[in-house]
Amino acid sequence: MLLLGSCITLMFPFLTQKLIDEGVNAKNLNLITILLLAQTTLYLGSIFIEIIRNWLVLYIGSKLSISIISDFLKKLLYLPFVFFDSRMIGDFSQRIQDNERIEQFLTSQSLLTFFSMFTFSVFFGVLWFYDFKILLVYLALTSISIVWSLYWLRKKKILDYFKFQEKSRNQESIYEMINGITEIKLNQFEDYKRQEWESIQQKLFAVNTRILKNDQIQTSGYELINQIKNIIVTFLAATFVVHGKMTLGELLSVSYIVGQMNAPVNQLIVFFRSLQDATLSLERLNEVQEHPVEDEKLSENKNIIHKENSSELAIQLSNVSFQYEGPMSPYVLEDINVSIPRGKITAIVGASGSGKTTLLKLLLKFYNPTKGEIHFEGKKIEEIPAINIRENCGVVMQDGFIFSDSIERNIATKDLVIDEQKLRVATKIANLENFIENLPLQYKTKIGSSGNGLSGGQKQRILIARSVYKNPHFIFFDEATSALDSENEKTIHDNLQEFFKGKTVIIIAHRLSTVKNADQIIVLRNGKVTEQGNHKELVEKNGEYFNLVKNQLELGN
Ligand SMILES: Nc1ncnc2c1ncn2[C@@H]1O[C@H](COP(=O)(O)OP(=O)(O)OP(=O)(O)O)[C@@H](O)[C@H]1O
Repeated sequence: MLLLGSCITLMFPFLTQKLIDEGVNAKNLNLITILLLAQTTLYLGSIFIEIIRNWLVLYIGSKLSISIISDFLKKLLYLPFVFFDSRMIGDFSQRIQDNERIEQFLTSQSLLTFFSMFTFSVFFGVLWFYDFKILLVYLALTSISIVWSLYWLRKKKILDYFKFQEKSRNQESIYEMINGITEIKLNQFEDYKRQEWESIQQKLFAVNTRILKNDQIQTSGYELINQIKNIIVTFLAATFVVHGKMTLGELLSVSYIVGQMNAPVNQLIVFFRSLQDATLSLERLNEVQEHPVEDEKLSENKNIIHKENSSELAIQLSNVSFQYEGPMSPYVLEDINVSIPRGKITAIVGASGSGKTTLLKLLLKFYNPTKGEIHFEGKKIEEIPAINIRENCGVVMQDGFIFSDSIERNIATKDLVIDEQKLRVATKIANLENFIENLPLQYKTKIGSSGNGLSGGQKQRILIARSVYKNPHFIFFDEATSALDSENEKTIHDNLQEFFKGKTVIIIAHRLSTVKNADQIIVLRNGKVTEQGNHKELVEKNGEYFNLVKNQLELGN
């Protein structure tokens, strides 16, 4: 197809030459008609080939682009939490858009350049056939124009980096405005946030101005050299005609060829620009691609729970300390020694910021302890792949996420075929039955992203139903019922007691009703365990727990 296309293009200059030299000069109207008809046919042929070529580019391009972005997402979704902690949403979406530059380069640009280079070499041969001197002049000036363009392209590199930063900030700013709309409106933050966005736009404009200046110098210089080249080539060819070394038809043909050869050279410059953009984007993407995925060296072990010979202890933390941001940051947890008994309920209490959620995150392998060891079912946590821990845990986090999907999909998540029986049990335990029955499409009702359109309590109940549906051995609840009214909380609490039987449960809660029946209560203060025991023992101790209960947990309830 490619060859055919180029052969057709190749025939045009010969036809033009014949038309002038043997048709017009020899006053042969028949030949002129035949030649023009031939030209029309060739023209139609080349249109057809162009259509096929575009389809081909689209097809290969789409295939490649899906594969690149899918690979990127696959990698991204397997990266550890630490990677996400330090990055803004805007940065991620900008990186994904970056992906498009690579895709564009690999598909349209490289394919188009390949086609263009083929056309170029064909015309190169044809021009050689006509006149070697003209070819040499053409090549010399073309090389100068390419070197000129490359010089300015290199200067654009650093500007591209600045542009990426500002574009990320721009995305982040928009994302924050939409996500934080409630707080913005409630606290009259509108003008400040808009002005902040405008100031980002000003910086973006400044970078764009510098890029435009750079581009204009490059293109103007390139065009100038190009025009000089055209003039010199025409002058040379005209001189040859005057001296009788070339016919008028050949002159027209040479002009046509030179015109046709300019397009591939332009394409080559676009190719270099696109190559540079793609390389820069690739460097940014490599930060994602080269980051080690979670537990790269561990082989999966689905059965971390050995029911037959399992010991009494499900989880053991020995001298565990943790810092979020390296050696200079404060210890969020310090020297924690805690045993979590199998099949029992452990409650963690403590003031806000005392490290309760962090402790749970360490157990879920979001982070590795800075010091000390955690044993899961007698095995060091470092030796168990995070995925195997998490698939054995039903977790409700404080900031649990509701997906923009149906209620049943939000509860059953990864199960492709939803188990109706399990779904009903989960919604019953989470006291969601009445709510779902009153919805127009019941389980199939769509809920908005992040649970828009749901009350805080409804969101929490869906999150609870999600972990009940999963029915794992470990249950970790972080303030899972904090938004529920007392009636709902009591019903769910009672339902859960049955569900908790035989499971190892860790509950973080502020409400006494949730905590007091736990088999073991751990009191945290400033990242340290200050007390440990059951409700009765700790109240009798009259210490930290007693005070917490008195001040926060509604003693005597
Ligand atoms: N990603 C993070 N990076 C740095 N510091 C963090 C991070 N997450 C939490 N912290 C800090 O760790 C400390 C403990 O936080 P954590 O969320 O574990 O407390 P908590 O006891 O669960 O509090 P609450 O009851 O308010 O949820 C806090 O001082 C908090 O600022």
